[in-house]
Amino acid sequence: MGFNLPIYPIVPLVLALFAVLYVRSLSRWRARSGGRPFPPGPPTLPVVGNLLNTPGDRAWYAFQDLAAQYGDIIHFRTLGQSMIVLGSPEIINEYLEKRASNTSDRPQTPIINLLAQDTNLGLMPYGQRWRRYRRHFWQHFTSRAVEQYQSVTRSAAHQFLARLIEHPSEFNNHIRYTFLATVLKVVYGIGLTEDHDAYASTFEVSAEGVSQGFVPGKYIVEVLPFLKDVPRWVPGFGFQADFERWRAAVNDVKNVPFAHAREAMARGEGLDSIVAKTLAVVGGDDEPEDDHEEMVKGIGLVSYEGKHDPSRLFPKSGPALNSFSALQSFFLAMSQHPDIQKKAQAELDAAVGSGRMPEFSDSDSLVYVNAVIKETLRWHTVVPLSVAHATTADDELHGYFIPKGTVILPNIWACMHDPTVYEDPDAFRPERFIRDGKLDPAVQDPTSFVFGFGRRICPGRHFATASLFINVASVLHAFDITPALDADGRPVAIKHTQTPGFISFVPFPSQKSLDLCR
Ligand code: HEM
Repeated sequence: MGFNLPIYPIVPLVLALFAVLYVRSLSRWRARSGGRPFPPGPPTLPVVGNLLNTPGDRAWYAFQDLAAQYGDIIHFRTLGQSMIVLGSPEIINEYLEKRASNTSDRPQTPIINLLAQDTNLGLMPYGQRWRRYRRHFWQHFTSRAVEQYQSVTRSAAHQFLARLIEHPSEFNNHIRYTFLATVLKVVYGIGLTEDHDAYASTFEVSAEGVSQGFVPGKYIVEVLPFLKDVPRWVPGFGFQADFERWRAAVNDVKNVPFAHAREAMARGEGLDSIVAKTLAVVGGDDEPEDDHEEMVKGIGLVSYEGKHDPSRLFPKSGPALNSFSALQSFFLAMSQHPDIQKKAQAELDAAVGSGRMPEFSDSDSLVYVNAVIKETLRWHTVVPLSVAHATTADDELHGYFIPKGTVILPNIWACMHDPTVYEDPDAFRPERFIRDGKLDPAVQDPTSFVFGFGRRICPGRHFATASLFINVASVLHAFDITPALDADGRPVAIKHTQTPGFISFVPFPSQKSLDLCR
């Protein structure tokens, strides 16, 4: 027997039900937000919100333009997820530094586990576990601790020079190699002269996973996590094979150098590596036993593979690559400014002389070289939107409602290119940091921005700046950097731009673009 109920009485009932649900959710939202609006931002569409008008590639430029219209807190809401972009030093300082207790979380996605990145402290949610990992990591990278690595960093810089002499046009590869080798030595005790190619290629695959896996919207499991266990033979789930490959590489990155360090320790070698020192101290009362080894591996992983921003599209990431990008932009700036190079070299000649290479202890007398490094970090902003933070609770900022879980992006690039702070910001001009022959403390220091903010500030910053100093000073002391000449004998012109992505590089053309002379 069939039911032939007329449909028309149901329609008003359904409509009434929707109306009740709508009014209820509205009043709940009002209670939650205290009636405060979201911060201003571009217009939204029903349901999808800002899905179609959120800036994508190189978003830091568009965010700076939008700030002129909406102010220094811009709000985007996409499919129910809020994101704010902070556009000035004042608001960044207020929210990420002073109110860090609520703004130190990281956005979470199921992809983190699919890529075996759950022991990466750069991705961890704010909380006890992150605190423990960060504490162990930080004790090896304080400004004091980093002094112990000076001889390794210096030797790696000298090897870098030797490679540059041998194959000057491959400077991009040499830069990558020098940072990777330094980190492998400091973290795992793996020798600078050992063959690092196997590590480099595993690292490349794991970094590929990070770069592909976190592209927003690329994988359905990001929004429907329960699909993560569907096998790869199910139509539409072939991508699981990629995740398996990336996971395997990440696990190799965690396990292979770790095993190498362990074997060396068993022979009584490499006892001053970070892995050896951390293994010796883990195991405090608050630390779950089974997590010790994983934590040490995680500390190794983050040292050379690094962190990323799950909410953004980005290329291969990692601390070694942050430093790589900074040194790459130094080479470009020098090739474009022979006058600046000459000035820095004159300072090196006076302070160091021709009989030896620069030492860390020369730093105080190398004011101009230090200004070149500050200008390099400002001019080419390596991580233009930092790594996204997130709020852990509903909040209020300047009268606006900021819901729990809001993604926060500080526009570091905009702060470093604000013409009211740095006159002619696109010009490379180290002099802006110097007054009366000294570094001028009144000028906003890029190192207070480019390493991020608050409780999540880059714990590798002292290590990174020390490596940059010794590499920049050594290269300037040994070489003249000039643009390469094309087939017609004209200098190859390279315009300074920033590649899209989480870490932004200098897009050097594939042909030989620089020359180094001694
Ligand atoms: C020029 C070089 C570098 C730059 C520009 C840089 C920049 C950054 C930035 C912007 C952040 C995000 C901070 C935030 O969330 O507010 C960060 C986080 C981090 N960096 Fe660096 N970094 C560099 C080198 C390094 C090095 C050499 C290491 C390791 C030895 C390192 C390890 C980390 C770690 C572990 C985090 C995550 C911290 C956390 O989430 O608690 N970085 N870095």
